[in-house]
Amino acid sequence: MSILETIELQKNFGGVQVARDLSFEMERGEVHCLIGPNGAGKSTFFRLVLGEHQPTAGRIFFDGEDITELASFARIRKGISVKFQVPGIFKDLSVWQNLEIALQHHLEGQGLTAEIARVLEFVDLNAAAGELAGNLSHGQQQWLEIGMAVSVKPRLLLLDEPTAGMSPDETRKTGEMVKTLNTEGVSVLAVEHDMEFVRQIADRVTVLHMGQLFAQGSIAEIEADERVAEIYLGKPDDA
Ligand SMILES: Nc1ncnc2c1ncn2[C@@H]1O[C@H](COP(=O)(O)OP(=O)(O)OP(=O)(O)O)[C@@H](O)[C@H]1O
Repeated sequence: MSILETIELQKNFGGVQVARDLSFEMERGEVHCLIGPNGAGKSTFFRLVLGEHQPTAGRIFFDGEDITELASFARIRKGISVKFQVPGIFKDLSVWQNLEIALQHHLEGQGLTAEIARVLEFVDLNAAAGELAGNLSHGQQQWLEIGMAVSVKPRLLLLDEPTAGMSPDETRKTGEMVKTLNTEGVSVLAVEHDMEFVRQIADRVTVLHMGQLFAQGSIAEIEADERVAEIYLGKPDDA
């Protein structure tokens, strides 16, 4: 059963086709990575799935349900959560308060406190609960936002370059978080440039190129694909 399926998705900005005939499917319980050169349409695809862009044509299904016409907030309520590349945290509030905001419409009282404690433990920010979020390291800020995104217990988590700017150690730790989430039943779709991270987490990989699905397969298949190497892999500018 697929958790996410798009059928012939198309998005035009003015006369420019940014997504074309994008038919994509990922299974429930999968960790799937989306790679491709700059401008391939990866962020646009995320925004289409989230309902931040309306497709020019095509359909989007979440866990078997057609969500193409649903507003963004309704998609989130159904179980899609996102962490964008630039952390959307409140830097003038504490780590605890940030999590409180993420959860305020879902829980209250002791339930809220217990859930914040659980998430803090998960993203290893227990010791920093009272710190202003703006004082955290770059990696910790990314983890806080991952914590905020998963605190609402999504069924599908979208991660847009989650390891951008992280050290190798922070990247590895982020990969472990993704794998733990996955064993807890969260399906994950991540846009990522760091192939080491893709190797660590991905069950399957999709390559986008010029708004189209260019290749799909296991990481081994993708890395062995000469067509993919030509447009993307091994080019230092895009890696
Ligand atoms: N709102 C918009 N209006 C016009 N063109 C847009 C808009 N958003 C994106 N584009 C264009 O769509 C194409 C795909 O952009 P997108 O950001 O989705 O690519 P990407 O694969 O995420 O790239 P990157 O890896 O650099 O983040 C680019 O040519 C971009 O200029």
